[in-house]
Amino acid sequence: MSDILIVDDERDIRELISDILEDEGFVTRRAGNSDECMAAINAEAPALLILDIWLKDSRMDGIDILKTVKRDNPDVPVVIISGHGNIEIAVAAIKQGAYDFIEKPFNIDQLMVVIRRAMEASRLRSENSTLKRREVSNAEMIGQSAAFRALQGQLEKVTKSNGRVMLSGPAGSGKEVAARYIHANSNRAGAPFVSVNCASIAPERMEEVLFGRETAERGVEPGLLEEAHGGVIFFDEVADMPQGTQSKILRVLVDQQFQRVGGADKVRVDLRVISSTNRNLEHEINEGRFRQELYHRLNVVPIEVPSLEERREDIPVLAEYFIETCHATQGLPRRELSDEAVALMQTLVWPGNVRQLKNLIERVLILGEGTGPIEPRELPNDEEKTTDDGRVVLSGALATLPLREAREAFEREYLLTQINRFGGNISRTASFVGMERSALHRKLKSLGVVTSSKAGARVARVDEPTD
Ligand SMILES: Nc1ncnc2c1ncn2[C@@H]1O[C@H](COP(=O)(O)OP(=O)(O)OP(=O)(O)O)[C@@H](O)[C@H]1O
Repeated sequence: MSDILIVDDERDIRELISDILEDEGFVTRRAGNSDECMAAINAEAPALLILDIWLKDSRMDGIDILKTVKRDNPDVPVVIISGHGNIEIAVAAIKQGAYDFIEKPFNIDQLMVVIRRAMEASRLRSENSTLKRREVSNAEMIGQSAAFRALQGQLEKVTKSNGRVMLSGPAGSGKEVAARYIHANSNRAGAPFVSVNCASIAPERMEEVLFGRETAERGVEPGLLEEAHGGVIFFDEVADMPQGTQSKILRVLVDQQFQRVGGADKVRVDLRVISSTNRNLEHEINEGRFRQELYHRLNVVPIEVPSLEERREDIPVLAEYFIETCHATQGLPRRELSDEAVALMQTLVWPGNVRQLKNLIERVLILGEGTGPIEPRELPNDEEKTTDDGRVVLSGALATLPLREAREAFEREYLLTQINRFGGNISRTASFVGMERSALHRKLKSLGVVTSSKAGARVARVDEPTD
């Protein structure tokens, strides 16, 4: 497994990427639809998968393929190609374990940077995989912000009861961690915690997986409900449970018993049920996709898990915690965080929440520069500059300056960009930025911005102080 599989329904793009990569010395394979892609992976897992999210004339789209790959070949890194500005796709892809994504249209340099990193991470990952296998999901829940403490308070209240809990919150915010925390602090702590990812189990296999089966050849094969006996069953992404299974689970909750697929006997289990969702279940009910009765049964105690942006204060402690765990489980360097790096992380947008922060720290430690403190240049400060509601995100450099200096630094960069955008034409720049020409000149002078001719074009630059 040393080649790169490129999956795109547009032949030109497939060939372009493949040509670039082959020029760089990589071996590639190509697939134009999901069937070709799955056949190629089943023949031999590639070292890296480059996957277009929209695949015409395919039975599975990119996200479905990603889920399957992450289930069956979790060590294969997947780089997603998405349409321009599609933040939802990025969220879904990160959530499903994609290594990174590139937006169309992309340039060769961007593509190569992402691919080199992914290949390097993949190599280190497989070297570390023996160590990683020993990593157990734990119930350690880190944080100290007010939002976090409020969550912890709510979780504490339900630990000693048997009440069904519904954890809602965005992808990667820590719903499973919260469920494990409840379990670890409850009187079922010694019994199993069984997690069912309702989104990644194929609908046609869901019942067998949950209820088990009985066949003449193989006898009784218990399902996850039986495995969780005495402990907790955690329905992760419960909104993705197929409708047929929803009805059967409802029956189990009402009757407290079920039958294995192909079996005649009734099986009784003692379970606490915790569920999670990142979708609005009431909306799913109104759309006819989720059964109301099941919702009422599962949603006895609703608890909301805040997004990472609602608890930005926790970013430093979480980042430090992930540095520690990466060190302990993978032997990665135990680096400190510079104040500027912390400030930058606190200003970034985190659509993938704590999971995204964890992945970022891991990536920085794998690819990082030496053993000194982590600096802002190692962090993705060019990505995601605006939030969903259109607010502009500050760069770390600005966030660490006093207001006066930050304003000057901003004005200088802003005006430089505008002047160069208008080919050095001050009148057009002035009219765009909404200033008088003479006022703009004065402003530029005070900021030390000068314009000059370079290779026949007018460009703006910051004048070097001459002292
Ligand atoms: N408070 C926390 N302290 C430490 N680690 C955390 C915390 N919250 C989340 N994590 C880590 O972030 C990652 C994502 O968390 P988790 O799987 O619990 O999120 P989730 O909300 O269940 O995500 P999804 O909706 O995608 O299933 C995990 O690796 C988890 O260990």
